[in-house]
Amino acid sequence: MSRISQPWPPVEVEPATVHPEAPKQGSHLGIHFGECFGCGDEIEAGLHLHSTVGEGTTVYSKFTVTSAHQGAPGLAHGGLLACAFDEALGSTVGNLLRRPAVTGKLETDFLRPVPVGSTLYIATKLDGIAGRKIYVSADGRLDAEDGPVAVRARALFVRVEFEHFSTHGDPEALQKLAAAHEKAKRAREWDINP
Ligand SMILES: CCCCC/C=C\C/C=C\C/C=C\C/C=C\CCCC(=O)SCCNC(=O)CCNC(=O)[C@H](O)C(C)(C)COP(=O)(O)OP(=O)(O)OC[C@H]1O[C@@H](n2cnc3c(N)ncnc32)[C@H](O)[C@@H]1OP(=O)(O)O
Repeated sequence: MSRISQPWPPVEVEPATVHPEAPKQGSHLGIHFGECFGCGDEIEAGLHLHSTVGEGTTVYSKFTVTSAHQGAPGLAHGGLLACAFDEALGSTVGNLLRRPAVTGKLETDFLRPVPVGSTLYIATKLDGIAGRKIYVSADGRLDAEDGPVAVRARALFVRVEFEHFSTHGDPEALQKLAAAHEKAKRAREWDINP
């Protein structure tokens, strides 16, 4: 059985266009929410994934597997690896397109075991857009940007309105988050234009 069973993207797409206000190539992408398991700094056992904008529609992320991420002794849990890709792919979509979107479908191929202590280098790119559907994929390489590919992922994100989060999530936490982002934005503008 072939590992890749479907053509990708599975439908006709338009090329993804990076939002004019998206962070530029070389920018480090901040934490979008301190309690996010993928990137947050308030979750000790979290993945603490860090991302940087690459060329075109590419984002580079990395995270180091700790003993909190084990499935088999000494090896990363596959679900945790899928989480890392959800984060890397979602961060690419959110930051480059600057429109809210959620994961509709996430597919992973686990090609090599990922030991505790190793660092996964994830290169993500936007593959195209069809209406509200955003197709995005990534390769995760072991211990170096040009290391062997250990995990591959492909995902469909679906664009949503902000109400998706206030209706289904925690509106109070959302307001706090929006206020913190606004404060950080004002501080950045002050730095740039004193
Ligand atoms: C100033 C602006 C700033 C904007 C933001 C800027 C910056 C943000 C920055 C950074 C963000 C950073 C990081 C994000 C990091 C991590 C991300 C983690 C993401 C997640 O972890 S998020 C949690 C898991 N996620 C969910 O919790 C979703 C639950 N789910 C739903 O909420 C609904 O299910 C929904 C909304 C997906 C769709 O529902 P819906 O009713 O709105 O739309 P509908 O069903 O019509 O789907 C529309 C079209 O997508 C197709 N479609 C849908 N699902 C499909 C599937 N599975 N397979 C194949 N096709 C599918 C349909 O077939 C149709 O296609 P078509 O249009 O061709 O008919």
